[in-house]
Amino acid sequence: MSAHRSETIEQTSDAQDAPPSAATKLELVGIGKEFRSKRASTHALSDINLTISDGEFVSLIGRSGCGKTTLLRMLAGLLSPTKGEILIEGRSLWSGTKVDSSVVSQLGVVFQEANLFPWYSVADNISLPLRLRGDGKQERRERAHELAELVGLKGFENSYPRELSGGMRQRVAIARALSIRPKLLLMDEPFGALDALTRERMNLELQRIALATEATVVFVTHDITEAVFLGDRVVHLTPRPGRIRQIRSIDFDRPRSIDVQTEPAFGAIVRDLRHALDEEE
Ligand SMILES: Nc1ncnc2c1ncn2[C@@H]1O[C@H](COP(=O)(O)OP(=O)(O)OP(=O)(O)O)[C@@H](O)[C@H]1O
Repeated sequence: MSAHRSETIEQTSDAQDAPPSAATKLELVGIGKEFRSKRASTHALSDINLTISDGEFVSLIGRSGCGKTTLLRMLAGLLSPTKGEILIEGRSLWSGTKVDSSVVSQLGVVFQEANLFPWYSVADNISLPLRLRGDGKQERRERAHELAELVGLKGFENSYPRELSGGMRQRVAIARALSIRPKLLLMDEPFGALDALTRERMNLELQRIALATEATVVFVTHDITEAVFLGDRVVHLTPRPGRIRQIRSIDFDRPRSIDVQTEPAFGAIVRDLRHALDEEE
């Protein structure tokens, strides 16, 4: 396991992130978001420009309130941007406040809470998106079993959510998000509610799954170590309004073992990012 290079790109409004080397999966062009109500207006995000390549894993970090969840919700088709454009494989996700549902149906989303249906088995929870789009029973069964194996839940297909640990429930949520073979996997603090050891194991699992499926992932976290461990790049957002402050390339070989976290180069990146976040106090 070795670190070769770690490069920081300081972001200004006209110096954007590096052009992608592989096919572009996702493009955010001049994204801004304002929440307006009768009493107040919050400028949540401003001038977000980011290009993500096919198969890339991008971690989003930043202080509470810097707009991470808002950005993810816009990518997931749940919230429209006030300004700018989101392109997924060149197709515009939003036109005004109208979302292209054919693009949304190809996204996988995982939140902090697994949000499983307690009366459905693991297999039925995993294959629910397939059922909703009308896939046949046999096809759903096969895919659920294949995914249960992928996320390390082989043998638990007939269990119910109440019989699972928090980490296992999150694996079901990840498997469910992967069931449709999404073009893009969006994850908002998926391991935030787990204890430190389970979280570490889930980081390894997620890396394995992302490599196996060649998924493109946008991953929101408060945890800098997790962001650096998982990310090909770490995007640091700064608040009021949320802007990209820096984009850091993380070039440790994959698959990464937890031991990479003890390497001086890894520690140096985490420290730099922590200092940058502390400066915002
Ligand atoms: N529905 C909403 N209406 C009004 N303001 C909102 C709404 N959602 C978010 N905001 C505001 O937008 C800003 C960004 O919020 P957001 O939840 O995206 O931040 P975050 O970085 O995800 O925070 P955290 O790390 O605490 O989850 C905050 O100032 C928040 O108060």
